[in-house]
Amino acid sequence: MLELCNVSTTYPELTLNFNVIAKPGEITALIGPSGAGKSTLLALIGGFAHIDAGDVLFNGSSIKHLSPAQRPITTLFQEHNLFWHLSVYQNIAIGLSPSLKLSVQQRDLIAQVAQQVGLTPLLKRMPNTLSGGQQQRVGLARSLARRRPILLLDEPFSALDPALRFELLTLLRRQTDDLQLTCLLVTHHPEEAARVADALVFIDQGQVIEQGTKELLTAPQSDALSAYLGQH
Ligand SMILES: Nc1ncnc2c1ncn2[C@@H]1O[C@H](COP(=O)(O)OP(=O)(O)OP(=O)(O)O)[C@@H](O)[C@H]1O
Repeated sequence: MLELCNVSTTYPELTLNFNVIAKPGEITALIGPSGAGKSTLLALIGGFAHIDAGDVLFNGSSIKHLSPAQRPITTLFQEHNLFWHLSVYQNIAIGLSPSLKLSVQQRDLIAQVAQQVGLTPLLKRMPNTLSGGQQQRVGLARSLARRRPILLLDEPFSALDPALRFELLTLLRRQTDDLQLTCLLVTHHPEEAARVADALVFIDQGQVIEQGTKELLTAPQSDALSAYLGQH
């Protein structure tokens, strides 16, 4: 279980403070208006933003003094996930071994993950010959192959058309179940949360306003969430 206990940081325009729990085997969707602090929340967990106070616990142990690479975490962004001079296979492999020297087990793992995300026929291709959806598949494959228990996703599929978006989210859903991943998914699409998430965190102005099951989407408790969802 991942716990943010009173994690706070202060920027000139906003003070952010978070208490959040995310469970293994669950996708926790983070929603909220632009500038609310969703990406910063992921950065605080991943070690890319400074924590002024509070703690981040994974299975009861603090991870806040670990470097990003030491944390049990992998992050997938909307862009900048791929190395353009490396093949699809190498782009997945680099998540396991920066030198691209792989053990037999690692090669087997890459073949398995490539199969699961539908990349087997494309492993020799270069990223600039792939569609946007295929490129995001490669980013997802690399994240999954790292076998880190926490997966942070910052709107990774937002630029894709709806059918492809939901195909990749369904893939994510299956992997979350199979590998018991703890997933945090930032999304601007409440319908994505409704389809694939288990839990929901609504953030506004640097604070968690509501946290619970995705049923909050149909029964918001606060005026702020109702207004965000356009239900006023
Ligand atoms: N490194 C930084 N230095 C100063 N201010 C920052 C920094 N990072 C984020 N902020 C500020 O913190 C606030 C929250 O930003 P953040 O990107 O986390 O919001 P968000 O909810 O992810 O927004 P969006 O949905 O538009 O991506 C914004 O006011 C932003 O300007």
